[in-house]
Amino acid sequence: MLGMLPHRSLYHLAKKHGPIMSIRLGSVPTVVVSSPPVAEMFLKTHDAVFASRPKVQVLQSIYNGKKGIAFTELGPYWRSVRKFCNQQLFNASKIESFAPTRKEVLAHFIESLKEAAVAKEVVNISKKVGDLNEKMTLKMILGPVKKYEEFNLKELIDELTNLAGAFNLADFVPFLGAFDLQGLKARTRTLGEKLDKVLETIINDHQQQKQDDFVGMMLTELNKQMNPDGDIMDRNSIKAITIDMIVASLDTSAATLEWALSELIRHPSVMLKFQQELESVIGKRMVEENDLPKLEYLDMVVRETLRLHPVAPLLVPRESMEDIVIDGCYIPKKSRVLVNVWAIGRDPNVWSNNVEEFFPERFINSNIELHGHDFELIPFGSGRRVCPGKKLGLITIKLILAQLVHCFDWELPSGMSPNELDMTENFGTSLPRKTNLCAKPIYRM
Ligand code: HEM
Repeated sequence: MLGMLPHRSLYHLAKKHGPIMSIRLGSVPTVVVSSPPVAEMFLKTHDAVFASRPKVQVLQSIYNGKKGIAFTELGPYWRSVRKFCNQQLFNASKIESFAPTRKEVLAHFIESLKEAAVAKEVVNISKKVGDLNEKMTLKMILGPVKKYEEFNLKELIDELTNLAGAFNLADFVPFLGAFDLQGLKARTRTLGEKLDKVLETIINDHQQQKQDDFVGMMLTELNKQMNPDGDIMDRNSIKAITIDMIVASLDTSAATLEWALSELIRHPSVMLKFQQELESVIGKRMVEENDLPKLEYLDMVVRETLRLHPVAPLLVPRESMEDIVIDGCYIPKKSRVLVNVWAIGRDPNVWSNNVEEFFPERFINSNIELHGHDFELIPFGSGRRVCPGKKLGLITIKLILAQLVHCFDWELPSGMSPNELDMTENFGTSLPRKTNLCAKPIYRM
């Protein structure tokens, strides 16, 4: 009913029915939120009521009773895991400690693009940037990634995101679960076994040789009690948190990067202005992470990209924990809540009439930031469940984007003009481009 691009269908419905809509998906009452003030009511004023997550059948059987962070219901276990992740994994010094790794991986990447430039090759940017982001992120989560190549971890994660992104009838009409009409159960079982095997290997390796990546940090807490409720950080928790981190980090940053570069290629004057900023702030050397705070136009380009192309267009679904009335609308306990940030980014009351235009200058003298406090722009969500990887994600995106634009001009293949570039979206667990972005790099340093 909602089609292949539900965020767009819901956006059109909200224009007709308003910023709080109540719909029924199967037997699940669902509320769709589509304006900044209403989002603030759900994610700030009544955040405690809406900060849980619904159960997703596929993930439940993959995790087999294990609990991670992203899809876990609100409660003492989630609170303890979230606190641990914020303090130990996402703190500024931990993120900073992986800067040399990011620099090294990026330098190799730029060298490979230089070779492509010499050979005048067209490069599949979507794929290349996805691989680069994967290398950077997995090194931080798992350590020596090469060692795990034989397990095809990326393929397994892709299968997981396909399964989790599929519209599973059993999530909306629970009694149909027993019939497995879509054949998801069998695929889920096989995938669960494969993932378990690779995670066992990773944990065993880390137990034999201490490492300071995410898995290593979690293992320092192995079998310790996390809270007075008796929750333990056991082997299964470590596996589930590791999977959540990988799923949450890979496609999100990669999709943001391909959209940003697509928009820059489609808007040569923005590209030029960005390159001029890089030349005047950095000059003829590589971009370093400590340059990023000085690059104001880059910051506007990233905010504008995430306004038009939020990679989680309906956030991650929330579930209400009690009956509540908001703005005259009765919302029963266990309703599903979808916040349409894609629609919010196109609200003409906030963004004026040129909402569809890629125009980073709209952020000059604007105090609308990405922190999750300005409800006009919440691609990382807000409140208790706000994305804990926001800082890491933004560093990765800005560093890669700045380097790609500083070192190269980009030409579309076969004489295609910028306005012919296909910008169709592909809705799943994230919102990447439907077709890969391909272009020819021309070295300019
Ligand atoms: C462009 C990059 C990213 C975007 C746009 C993004 C967006 C989001 C969004 C919208 C949510 C749900 C927020 C809500 O319900 O209010 C979320 C949750 C989450 N993100 Fe991100 N994310 C990004 C990168 C990352 C990275 C790099 C990591 C980790 C390495 C990460 C880890 C997580 C986790 C663990 C959660 C679940 C939090 C919870 O439920 O408590 N994300 N993210």
